[in-house]
Amino acid sequence: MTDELAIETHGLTRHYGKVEAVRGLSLAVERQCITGFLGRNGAGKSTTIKMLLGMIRPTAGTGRVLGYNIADPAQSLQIRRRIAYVGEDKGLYGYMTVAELIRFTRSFYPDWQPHIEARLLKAYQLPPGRKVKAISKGMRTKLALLLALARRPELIILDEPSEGLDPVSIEELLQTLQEVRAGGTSVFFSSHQLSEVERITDRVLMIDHGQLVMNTRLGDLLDNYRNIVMEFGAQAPVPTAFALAGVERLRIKGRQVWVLASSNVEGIVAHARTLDATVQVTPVNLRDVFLDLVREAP
Ligand SMILES: Nc1ncnc2c1ncn2[C@@H]1O[C@H](COP(=O)(O)OP(=O)(O)OP(=O)(O)O)[C@@H](O)[C@H]1O
Repeated sequence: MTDELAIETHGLTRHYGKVEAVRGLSLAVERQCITGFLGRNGAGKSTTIKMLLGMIRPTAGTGRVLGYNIADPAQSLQIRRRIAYVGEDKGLYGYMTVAELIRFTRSFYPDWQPHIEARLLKAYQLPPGRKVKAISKGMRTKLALLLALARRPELIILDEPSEGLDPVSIEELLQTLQEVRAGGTSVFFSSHQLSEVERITDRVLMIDHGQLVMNTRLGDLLDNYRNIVMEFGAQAPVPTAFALAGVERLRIKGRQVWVLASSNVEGIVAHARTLDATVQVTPVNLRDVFLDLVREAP
């Protein structure tokens, strides 16, 4: 393993009784990139994040965050010191005012970024004098994001950061994530908002039923993934006829065959033509690929 990577896991697994929440997940998340972590409800995203943070122990497998071993309590403490995390439970001191909590948090971090604090305080319209316990849920999320982003951590992990935010605040968040990435922070965030992910991520990881189903640079996905629809004169050939490199998903219905290809598009098309099919190739977006990879076959 190497600490060149922000996050690295090998065979990471977590069971809750009989539920296999995460199954043999091997990830490599580069530094100074924005990585989107996608999957359906219950796919295992939060469980993975909690294991990375040392909040729960893996049933099997290993992992490192910024080079620190997630299973070692002392190293896990270092992880929590060096990264920022915003999850479902914001863990904010309710009895402090917004301004007090910002001052308090700032005192722990020498690399605090006053310009990010000032910008987000204004953009998020946080009321400095109000007690944290008296601000709305969306505002608590914004405050937690401000505290995380202004610290300028080496890595920031966000579990559905835009959930509950209004559209203006989401814009601010996306802009700030790009800004902190430019400043050298690695960003790893789970989201259901594919349009947001498509706008800012460098790399996309997708999991389904606890297993990795895609790990690619977004640019490569848009450049290389294609839908290939083949139409045959009679009943389409059997699935084994399409066991070719680059075929990620295959569906056959009557005379039609539909393929999601990650590479080797020319080879797949040439093969289809040798079988006398008419072929149509179309580009895909992140939404198409997500639906194709995680939706149960009809
Ligand atoms: N504490 C727990 N006890 C038992 N089962 C759990 C627990 N936490 C999660 N699970 C189960 O593990 C699986 C993965 O859940 P997880 O919360 O990691 O998914 P997720 O991808 O974050 O989902 P969502 O998008 O809905 O937040 C689900 O089947 C869930 O019901």
